[in-house]
Amino acid sequence: MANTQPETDIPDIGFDASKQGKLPQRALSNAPKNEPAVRIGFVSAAVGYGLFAARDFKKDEFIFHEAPILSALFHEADSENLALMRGQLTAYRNAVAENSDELVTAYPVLAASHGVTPASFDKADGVLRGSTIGKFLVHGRYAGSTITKEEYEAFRAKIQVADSPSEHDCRLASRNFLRHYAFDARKDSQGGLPGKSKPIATQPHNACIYLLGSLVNHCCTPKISRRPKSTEELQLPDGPNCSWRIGPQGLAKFVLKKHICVQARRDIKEGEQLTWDYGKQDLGFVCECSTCRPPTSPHCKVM
Ligand SMILES: C[S@@+](CC[C@H](N)C(=O)[O-])C[C@H]1O[C@@H](n2cnc3c(N)ncnc32)[C@H](O)[C@@H]1O
Repeated sequence: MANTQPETDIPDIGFDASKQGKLPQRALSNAPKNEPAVRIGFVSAAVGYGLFAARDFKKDEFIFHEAPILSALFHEADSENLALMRGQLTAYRNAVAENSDELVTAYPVLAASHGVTPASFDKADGVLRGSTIGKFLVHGRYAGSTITKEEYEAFRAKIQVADSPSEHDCRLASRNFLRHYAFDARKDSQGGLPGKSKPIATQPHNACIYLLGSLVNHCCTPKISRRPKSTEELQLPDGPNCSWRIGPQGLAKFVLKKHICVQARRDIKEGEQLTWDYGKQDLGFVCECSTCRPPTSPHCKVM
């Protein structure tokens, strides 16, 4: 990747995450238990996949800790920087070369924009129920998928596969993917907490994609009026149930650099969808989160 900063501090694509977890014993002293943590499920044809709790979590409990599957330089405001876009496409292609089944199955819309037809249900189901989707987890185990054949086929039927996309189309697709799925891996990067959205980047920064972490959907933080005008305003919806941070800043000493650590903001029940607040006013999609439903909800930030 000619245009990216030296990446000596992140794992090579295809590295063995289980070996990354072999930290000095003292560093692991506060690590979460290596128990089932998440499942992939289907939310709706509009929202796509989501990540769901595979067991109950207590408020503040660590849910999972995952290494990035790819990292590339990204700049929100610089949408036509050819060098950046080439690096982003190279990073994506490198990740696909090592993790094709997992990436194509977890991100079929992205694969389709690169001209790859989504897998049949049988193939996708084998990947989604297997353990390799969880191969970048350092703590917390992947516990399989709840996606049914009907859900998958309905989703797959809506996906438009690009017909012989040009290099330019592929670069745009990779940039778009980073824009909507990547996390800013700068120092002190964190999100999903009210009032803790990311500062605007003035320079390109490392954007990381996580095989599972990037599947977490957005939920708006309910707006709290100082003086509730109605009883409806007093009955706030639950809002996002998770927060994330990129290591090694904050949270815990065992979180490695550029690894994402996900924590429960409140008690979470098994089967509940994991969500956080993307922290953007302009989400780039019509929000279907539980805070925004019904559509006339006074709590929705994008109304
Ligand atoms: C980080 S991805 C989350 C995983 C995604 N659902 C998938 O299947 O690939 C972000 C994308 O998911 C969808 N999404 C996430 N939260 C949503 C929400 N609250 N309402 C509607 N769509 C949402 C949007 O298409 C968004 O661009």
